[in-house]
Amino acid sequence: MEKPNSTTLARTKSDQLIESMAAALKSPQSSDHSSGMPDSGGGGGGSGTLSRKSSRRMMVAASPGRGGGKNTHIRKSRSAQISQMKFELDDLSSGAALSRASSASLGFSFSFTGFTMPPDEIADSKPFSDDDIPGTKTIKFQTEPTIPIYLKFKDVSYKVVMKGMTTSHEKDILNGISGCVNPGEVLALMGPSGSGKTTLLNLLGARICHSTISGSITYNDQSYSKFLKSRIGFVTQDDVLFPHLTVKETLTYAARLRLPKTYTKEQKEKRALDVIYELGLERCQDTMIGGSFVRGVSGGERKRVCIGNEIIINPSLLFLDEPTSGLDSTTALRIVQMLQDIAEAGKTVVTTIHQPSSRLFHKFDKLILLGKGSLLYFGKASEAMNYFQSIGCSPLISMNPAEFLLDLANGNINDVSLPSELEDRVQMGTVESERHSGKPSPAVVHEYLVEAYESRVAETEKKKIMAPSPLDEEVKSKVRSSKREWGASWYEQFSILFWRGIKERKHDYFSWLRITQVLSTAIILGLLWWQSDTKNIKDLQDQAGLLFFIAVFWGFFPVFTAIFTFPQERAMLSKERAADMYRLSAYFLARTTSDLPLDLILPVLFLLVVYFMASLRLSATPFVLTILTVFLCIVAAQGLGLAIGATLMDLKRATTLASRVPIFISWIRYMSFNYHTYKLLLKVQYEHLTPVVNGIKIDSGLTEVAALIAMVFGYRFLAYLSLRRMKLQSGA
Ligand SMILES: Nc1ncnc2c1ncn2[C@@H]1O[C@H](COP(=O)(O)OP(=O)(O)OP(=O)(O)O)[C@@H](O)[C@H]1O
Repeated sequence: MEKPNSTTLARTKSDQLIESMAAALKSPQSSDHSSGMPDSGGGGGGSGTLSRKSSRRMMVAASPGRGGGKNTHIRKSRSAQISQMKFELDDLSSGAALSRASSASLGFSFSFTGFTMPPDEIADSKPFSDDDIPGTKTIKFQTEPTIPIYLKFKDVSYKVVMKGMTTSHEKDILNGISGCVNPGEVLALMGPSGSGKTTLLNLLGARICHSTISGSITYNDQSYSKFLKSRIGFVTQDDVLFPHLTVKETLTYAARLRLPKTYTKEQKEKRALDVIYELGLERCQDTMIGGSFVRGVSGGERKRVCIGNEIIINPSLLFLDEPTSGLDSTTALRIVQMLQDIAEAGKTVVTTIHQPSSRLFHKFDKLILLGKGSLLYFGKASEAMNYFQSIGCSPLISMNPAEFLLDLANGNINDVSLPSELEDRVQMGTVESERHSGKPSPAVVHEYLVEAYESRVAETEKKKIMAPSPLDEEVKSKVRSSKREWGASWYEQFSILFWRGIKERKHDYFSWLRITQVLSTAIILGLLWWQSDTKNIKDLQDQAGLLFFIAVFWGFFPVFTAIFTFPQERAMLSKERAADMYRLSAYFLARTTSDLPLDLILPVLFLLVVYFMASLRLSATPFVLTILTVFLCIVAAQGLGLAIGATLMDLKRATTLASRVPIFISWIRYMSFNYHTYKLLLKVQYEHLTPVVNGIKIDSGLTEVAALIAMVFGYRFLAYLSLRRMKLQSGA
């Protein structure tokens, strides 16, 4: 890239980290590496004067008032480098980095102390409260050394196949995007809506694995491995949270599942409290998250919970998709400030951002500007304006830089000077221009910007990206490892997911709608068969009709609910599995068993009403056997619903199919649980009266029980296989 005055450029934070480490430790290996760092792409080589942030940090470290006098306080840059060189995975819990850093703007002072604030103190301190005035509060972040990650991507392209009714064609989403971001830096992805920011973020975070992706994406010069799953935090654009859990429950479950096994349960819970404090969520910690049907925390608080869910693991690499959208400018500023702090603790941060204010814009270290899936700029955010000026595009009026860049990326050149090259082409009539204004059309402007970047900057940047990361082989080989590290044992995962499931869904099960539906059906049946008897064959046949209805009702009802189980949790499952929070088998078993206790309460209520109103066989054994038969039917029916849901994994298709399930099941009646349940109910009620009812022979019942048990496990196994298939398809 052409950079005016390149020798005096402020260096990137990662360079400062490396150099300060080299100075602190006087490590020849470290200084060798730092000198090999690329400039804007891979970091700034050369020995320019210390940047504002770096010098300020040194002042902070030296200031006794800010802890500089304590031996235990190590500067963050030093801790980041120590972790880089001597990273020990098992030390995560013990190596609290004590460091201090000062923010570059707003006069914020941030303290990285690694200690945990007692819960009673938490209530009194509100560092992130919506009522706070920026610049007046101290935010504390708990941070330990993590493996530093240099993220590089070169010529990344991505296409999707668009299938029409008869034909299909390929659509280019991203075209040859290159860039890099180092530990200690925040990279912002900017561009108009639909320019490919989210797609690029998903590719970088390995959330999309597809054969139509080309180019290379490396982490410490290594390709993606399973090891990274638990080192990456990914905040999605849509808030994927359970609506009925409180803020505290959400973060506690995340901590218990995601933090390494070296943490005790109490330490994990404490960590959740720390994050609540750090994000200023203490006032709403006992409020439900909420969703479409339940009122919960505010949008900004929800976003902070999503961020908390990810920073709780102290990730090396943090991706965020529009973390500030929908938030007021002060809250947005605080969130970006927080990202800067996270980066300053040696983490690598990549975020998409829609239209940042100029205050926000200046907080980013690097910037990628996308337009229609192509790269219009990659480099230091502070140099973006200079670059566009150098290619002849500068604002004619004073403007927020982000607004100017987005206008350009959209091809809107009102209030922007026209490059002479483009003006000549318009005058010569070689390019399309807008009839009324005589200015080049947006498509022409876009083409010009892409060409300018390609011809003037791209190659130089790519060379810088290709330079090896300044890390020793030991650290690099960690990333190569395909060993997964679970935060909890299989049993713990199962137990946490089981209780989380119960907490989340108890509201659904005890909804008045469901209870009324079941009880009103029971009462109507009870009235229709009021005190029925079995004195003659006609009465017996009539009562058998009630048993048939019970078998069908409890055969269909659970299918309808179970069919939505997995499609409803698809987003959560993908997100949590991509972060290696738990094994699929633990989730599957917890999810399918946590519904059971609640599922079995309603049929007991139902049978209590119907059984005695209709006066079925009145003694303890038949009553208990009837309940057990209905239970078996329900569990088998749920299995079918789960299998269908897991196969579709799509709410819309599941809804369509749910409306057709009754027809489908009635076709295979003789193979289905309804028929077997009916036969078992006949056996329980009439075995002592007659060997044949309504043409059905009442035999031992063992075949029916065996068939139902086979269905319970068979359908569930099918559901599990379908979920695994989904996991493979998404690449999670
Ligand atoms: N799987 C897909 N199938 C079809 N089109 C897709 C697919 N994924 C992305 N696209 C298209 O690619 C383009 C870029 O999408 P992307 O979501 O990355 O944009 P964005 O810059 O993040 O937009 P926004 O700021 O509105 O979120 C859009 O036009 C989108 O419709």
